[in-house]
Amino acid sequence: MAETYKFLIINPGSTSTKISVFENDQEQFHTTINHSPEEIRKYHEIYDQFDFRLELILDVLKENNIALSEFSAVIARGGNMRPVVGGTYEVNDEMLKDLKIGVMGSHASNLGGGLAHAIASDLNIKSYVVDPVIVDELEPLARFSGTPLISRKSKDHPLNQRAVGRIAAQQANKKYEDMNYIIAHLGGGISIAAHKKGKIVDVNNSLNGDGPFSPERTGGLPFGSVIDLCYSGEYTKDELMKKLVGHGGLVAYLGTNDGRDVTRMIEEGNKEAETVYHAMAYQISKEIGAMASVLKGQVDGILLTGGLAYDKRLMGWIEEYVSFIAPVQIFPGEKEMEALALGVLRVLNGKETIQVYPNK
Ligand SMILES: Nc1ncnc2c1ncn2[C@@H]1O[C@H](COP(=O)(O)OP(=O)(O)OP(=O)(O)O)[C@@H](O)[C@H]1O
Ligand SMILES: CCCC(=O)O
Repeated sequence: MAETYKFLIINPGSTSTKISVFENDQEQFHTTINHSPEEIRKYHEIYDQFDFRLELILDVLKENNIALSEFSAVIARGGNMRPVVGGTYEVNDEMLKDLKIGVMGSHASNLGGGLAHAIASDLNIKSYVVDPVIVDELEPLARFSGTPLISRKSKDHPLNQRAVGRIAAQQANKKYEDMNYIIAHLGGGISIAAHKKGKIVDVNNSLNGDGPFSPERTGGLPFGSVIDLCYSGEYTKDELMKKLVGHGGLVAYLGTNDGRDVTRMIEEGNKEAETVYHAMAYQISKEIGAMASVLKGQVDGILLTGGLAYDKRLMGWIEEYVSFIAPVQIFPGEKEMEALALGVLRVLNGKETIQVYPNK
């Protein structure tokens, strides 16, 4: 009989900490703790939030009578460590060091590996991350930016994108590794990737100014105007960064990062809200079109996922623009907690090889 594993799963986001308990692939407990901007603003660096988040996780387990001793492993969303191929990684010292300094930038997910390791090492069990945000499987041509000073980087939502790719393939009685998909994660940040036979061969960098605008970010901008803003003397580097990532996109145009607010505005007759939302659908569709070229038109499906995929109006606009390319399927929300459990389960059941985060 197959062994039963119990996993503690931690997903630190910029505005929340999600916690789940899984027995094999079955979720037994889930909670999302939301963090207000005031609460988060107290901490200057991401890692300054470490003790605060650790305490919250331990308190939640205690309040719900979940004994730490029951766990077989602790699993977390992986952050901005050095670029790696996709898969399941055991947390090691080198990874911890890189996540702590944020070698590839700052993001709440950088806390995941450290939190999982802190809890697991006290229990003498292993800790893992799966498909971290920094998974880099770009093909050589996708790395060109147009200047040797800048190489295009892969920072996106591989965990949820792959989870959805696997579900779509399973529904078609196929293997994800045999399919060509364009997968769009439509959340606070938006990433749109070409998945070619199981590899993410091209994707917009959703964190640092590439691709469509999103609820909180500007996406790609004309560089001449950006340089003018940088030298205008009106903004510090931090202020400008916040304007582009965090306070860009829907926040800048409409004052909200919530798709549900935008829908309300449109239903109340706000024409500007409708135009801005449509413009976001237009930019998302253009990026999907670009990824269809990357796959040379050999596209088995276009998969739309993330929180915004709940929005029927937005999905309708995108479908109008892109359904000529391939069938569109919608997977609202995210499957990240399940994807973390399944990633480790595949390794423990011998279906996939564990990846090792290398020393520098
Ligand atoms: N029912 C809905 N209708 C419209 N928009 C929605 C709905 N539910 C969630 N959203 C929107 O989805 C977005 C958040 O999506 P999601 O939860 O996938 O992102 P996140 O986890 O906050 O960020 P990221 O995915 O970039 O890490 C927000 O703009 C939110 O308002
Ligand atoms: C770091 C990439 C994920 C995001 O866009 O938030």
